[in-house]
Amino acid sequence: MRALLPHTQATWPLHDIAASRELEKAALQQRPAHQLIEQAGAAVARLAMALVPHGRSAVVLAGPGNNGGDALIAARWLAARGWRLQVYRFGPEPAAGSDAAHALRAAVDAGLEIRRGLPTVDGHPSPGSSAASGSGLIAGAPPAPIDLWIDGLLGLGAHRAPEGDIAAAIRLANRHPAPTLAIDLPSGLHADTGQTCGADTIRADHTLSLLTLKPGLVTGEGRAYAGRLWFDDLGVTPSPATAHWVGLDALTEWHQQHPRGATSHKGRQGDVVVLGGAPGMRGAAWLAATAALTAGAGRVYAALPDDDGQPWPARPELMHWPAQRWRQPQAWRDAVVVCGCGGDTGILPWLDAVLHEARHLVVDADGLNLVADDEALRKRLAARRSHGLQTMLTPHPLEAARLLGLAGAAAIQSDRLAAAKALAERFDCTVVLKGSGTVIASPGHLPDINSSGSPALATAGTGDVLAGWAGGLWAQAPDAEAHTVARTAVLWHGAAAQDHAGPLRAADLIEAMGALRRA
Ligand SMILES: NC(=O)C1=CN([C@@H]2O[C@H](COP(=O)(O)OP(=O)(O)OC[C@H]3O[C@@H](n4cnc5c(N)ncnc54)[C@H](OP(=O)(O)O)[C@@H]3O)[C@@H](O)[C@H]2O)[C@@H](O)CC1
Ligand SMILES: [K+]
Repeated sequence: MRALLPHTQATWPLHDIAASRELEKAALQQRPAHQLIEQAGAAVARLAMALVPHGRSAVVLAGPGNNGGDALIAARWLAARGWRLQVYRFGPEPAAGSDAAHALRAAVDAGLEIRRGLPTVDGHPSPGSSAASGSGLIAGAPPAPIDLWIDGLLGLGAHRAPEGDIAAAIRLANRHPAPTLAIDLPSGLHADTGQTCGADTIRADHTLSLLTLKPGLVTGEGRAYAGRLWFDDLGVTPSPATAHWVGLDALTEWHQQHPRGATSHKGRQGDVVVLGGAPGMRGAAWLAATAALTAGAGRVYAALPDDDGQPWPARPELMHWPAQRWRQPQAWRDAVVVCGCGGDTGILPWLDAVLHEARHLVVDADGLNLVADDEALRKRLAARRSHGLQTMLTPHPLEAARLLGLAGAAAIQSDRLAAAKALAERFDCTVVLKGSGTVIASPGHLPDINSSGSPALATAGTGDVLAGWAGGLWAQAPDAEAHTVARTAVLWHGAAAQDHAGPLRAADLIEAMGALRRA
């Protein structure tokens, strides 16, 4: 069993529902009946004991499927170690011969009292309870305080809004101050999308993902509901992943593969041109350009619409880019162009040329919106790869929706992995779909979900920093795949913010990212 959050050093394979079901099926065929679910329940009990070492009392919520089966087996183990348990079961009787039926039978045989209805909380019948107040494991014993809730209501099979007693039990656990350990998934969270199935979802303090790590735990709303993440593969060799959860090892790999040579000079570190920063939005271009510089690019230019030639505040290293230079593609087609970044419509005159010529192009913010609004530009973008040109798009969900012609961000958030893959296919390029659990998707690649980052990044300008940083890395490694550059930049960006308390100003983020390299 491994603790994965808040920091994961390693990159982990992720398996969606279909792949998890396949793996479970194969593992079940290779093992004696009910062995796998026994292992799963024992793993839950072990974690429960580790989490509350002095705990002696838990409420166990067991749903109708095998997630409930895991919970009943865990309850058996805990009872055998002297825990006082209130065990509640929800839903119909399990099918004869199923793992869930085995777990129920074994729990009853072990003398556990399995109750229906809603739990008694610290001796008081819960509001709306449809059952008489419970006494716990031992009939007649006084109600004990609760040290832990074990959530085995719904797991991989959750596909519709919890209702009735299941929904009420979720609300009860969420309201209660004792911590909750969710089995496999917080009940009500969708394993593939990380979206809630309805209004009631367990807000877990800990989640123990079993057999496979599910993408829904690490993107969308997953991080908000899963709490600290744990993983136990139950000794089963994983099948090929459907995505990866990228850990800090990918950053180490980048540093090893791209050392700054002892004899390096600025001419070898590549050029970046930031096209953006319309009047009133100069700061966005300043942030992107400063990020590219701090990432290590040799020369960084800012191509500002209506450039007034004023020097940059506190950043004399940045150079101005005369507009007429766009007319000479030979002067810039080998640079990385980072396009968007507060450019408003001022970048429009050059956008077509940039899409047509730039060998390495990062498109962010206003660049994305301008492309979304113009069919000719969309076609130009989609054709780039066939001309040997590489592109990285860095949309937030609303920009992604505009690019896909969808009504709003919710249409993207409902399945972030699918949306990122669709965008990557549509425009034949690498897509960085920002948000909690940023998704990196490229044609011919398994998608990656970033593991680093924190709410500290939810401030103005951090997107400009990401685009600029990606450009800066790419300038130094022009042969690297866009996907690898994107994954590295996103990981770096998040890692620098990881332990920051409170909001992180974008300019400070650049400094933190620079410091991370030196660390
Ligand atoms: N077998 C093994 O060895 C291993 C099993 N493992 C464990 O099994 C879990 C998957 O088990 P599972 O497939 O039985 O799915 P699970 O989520 O328990 O429940 C499905 C049931 O819930 C019902 N249901 C769905 N939504 C509902 C709602 N909103 N409100 C009410 N009911 C709802 C649904 O009914 P339906 O909607 O289809 O009518 C169906 O009856 C997995 O997460 C892991 O914990 C692992 O430990 C590895 C080893
Ligand atoms: K659960």
